[in-house]
Amino acid sequence: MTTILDKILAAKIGQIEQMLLRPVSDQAEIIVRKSLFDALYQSKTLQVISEIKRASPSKGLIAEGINPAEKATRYVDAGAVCISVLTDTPFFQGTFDDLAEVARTVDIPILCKDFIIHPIQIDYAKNAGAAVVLLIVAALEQGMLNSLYKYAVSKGLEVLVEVHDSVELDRALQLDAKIIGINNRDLRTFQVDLSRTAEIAAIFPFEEERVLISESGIWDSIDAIKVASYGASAVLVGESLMRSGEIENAVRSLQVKREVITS
Ligand SMILES: O=C(O)c1ccccc1NCC(=O)[C@H](O)[C@H](O)COP(=O)(O)O
Repeated sequence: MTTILDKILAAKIGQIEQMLLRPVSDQAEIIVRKSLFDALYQSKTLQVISEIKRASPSKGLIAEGINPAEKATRYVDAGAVCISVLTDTPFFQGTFDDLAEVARTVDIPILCKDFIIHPIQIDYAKNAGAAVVLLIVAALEQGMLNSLYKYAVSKGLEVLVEVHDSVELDRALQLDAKIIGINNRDLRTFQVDLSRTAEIAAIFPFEEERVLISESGIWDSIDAIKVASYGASAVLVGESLMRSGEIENAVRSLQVKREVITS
């Protein structure tokens, strides 16, 4: 069965061919931003990574005609630790221009949330101002995952490595990934279940210097308290914040207390 992830990845091939025709400079001006890992490690509060998400394959159009810079400013005012920007156009209506606009406007780390399968995408992310890139374990075989991880680190970027089950967690740990995201959404079926975070947290090596982020399907403080109790240092939140009329309150309601888990 062809899944949505297969379709997104297939579409990337054409986009990458276009990117390779227009390589970007490595000399982009870099704004020094706080490390995402440092901001999360042993944080006593559940931190919020707020996403700019115009549309998605599971929900269609989420927010029409938004101004990414204005949204990002409101996220920062509410205390977001990082802004995630979806840069995929065909399925999410995002762009690298969205990312660049956000990066010019705020000085917290920006995560390029895309489906990265080639180093040129990392070059584009960095050139647009990203400080963090996403690598999805389910989208990459181990050799490519490893080489993209090393490439991103060599460019001075942090990497959020996304997993969905224990086998993928194992693969992320083989890279020695420090920032590991558990996607509560099954990218093959769209089903969202916060118990994904509970299951993987139960085998997560908290005693090592690593942080766990719970991604997708976070709507309110009840969800936040739940994943904080599993050991998450942060939540990555898209749709619920994009639909909220009260962004500042919505972000703040997720910044719940957490116990620092060390073993
Ligand atoms: O959101 C989707 O429908 C989706 C489908 C297939 C692949 C990825 C998808 N989303 C990307 C994300 O990981 C989310 O935007 C992010 O975790 C925030 O999720 P949410 O808070 O549920 O909007």
